[in-house]
Amino acid sequence: MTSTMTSAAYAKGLRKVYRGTVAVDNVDLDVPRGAVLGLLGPNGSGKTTTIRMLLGLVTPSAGTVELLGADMPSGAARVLPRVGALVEGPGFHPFLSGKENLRRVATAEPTLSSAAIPGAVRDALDRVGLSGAANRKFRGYSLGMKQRLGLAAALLVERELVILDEPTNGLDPAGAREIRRVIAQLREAGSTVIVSSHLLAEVEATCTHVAVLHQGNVVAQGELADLLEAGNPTLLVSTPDADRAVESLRDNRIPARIAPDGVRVDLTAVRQPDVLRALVHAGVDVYEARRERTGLEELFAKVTENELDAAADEVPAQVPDDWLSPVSGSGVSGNGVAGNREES
Ligand SMILES: Nc1ncnc2c1ncn2[C@@H]1O[C@H](COP(=O)(O)OP(=O)(O)OP(=O)(O)O)[C@@H](O)[C@H]1O
Repeated sequence: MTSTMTSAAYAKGLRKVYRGTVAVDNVDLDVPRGAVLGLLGPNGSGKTTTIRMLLGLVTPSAGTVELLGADMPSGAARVLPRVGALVEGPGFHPFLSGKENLRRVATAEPTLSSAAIPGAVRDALDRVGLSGAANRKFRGYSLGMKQRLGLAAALLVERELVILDEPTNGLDPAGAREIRRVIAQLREAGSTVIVSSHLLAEVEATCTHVAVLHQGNVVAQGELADLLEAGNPTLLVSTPDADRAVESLRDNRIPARIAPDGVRVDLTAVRQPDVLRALVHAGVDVYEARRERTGLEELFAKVTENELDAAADEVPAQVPDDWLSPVSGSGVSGNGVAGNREES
């Protein structure tokens, strides 16, 4: 894999080791311009670390990153004004309102004139549904509102690339829908989006491409549609009359075969309702019909099950005290990248 002019983000052999813990290992990513890439993985799989390395907030132990064609981190000053990002721990001031916080971020945007700031702040708050709470202190915001404000900071000016780390964390279903809507708008406007999530359904609903992370490694990557359709979609029909079911389906030119747990029907060329209609029409009793998992669902279920086993032995993680505290200068930088730089 080599970087091309059509890549918005490109990483090769990315690795990060924190005091002996390998957080990310040998990650290759190639995000085409205009794509919405879902970085999918369970907690601790390395999504945040990967995103921080892409943005130059964390120095890789090995590997290279290019963002919008520029080497990172050396090209950061040049390229980051064109990149909006929401990463964990936005450095907002707790005693300032949402609007005042955004104004502070906006003054550091190199492409925003001071005359344009009030309008940009208003639009960004409106876009994330925070206009009603614009004058309330950040300290009193719910987690979801804090997330929205971070997103607003990323959207203060038009961005070629927007990188969002678990943007729906802490949001209710309506809030999550709003975020999906914002992502769809960004895509329509021609931006490239990288969004991390631990939920397959969320990635399915928003993304054109997906990279699945598991224990710091990319275990699958490609266009979402291809990965979802890897392996034939099948329907498992539970019936006491398997022989007659197969016979009647074949009479309707629907490929089916007897399996130990029922009748397995190939859905490649036929719709599920047509299968059920054929069976009912033939007088076959159907107790249950279940669509079997596609390639990506199967893979992600395995990855998630492993992680759940591992999590059972884990001590809950500590949230550092300075997570949401004011950061003068370093927290919200003048490039739409909200987050604290950290080192191992
Ligand atoms: N600053 C750090 N110091 C030490 N270990 C870290 C640090 N940051 C991350 N790790 C470890 O690296 C691994 C990957 O973490 P990372 O936060 O990148 O995963 P994630 O997929 O974003 O998970 P989550 O959804 O829980 O944030 C984890 O084992 C984590 O404990």
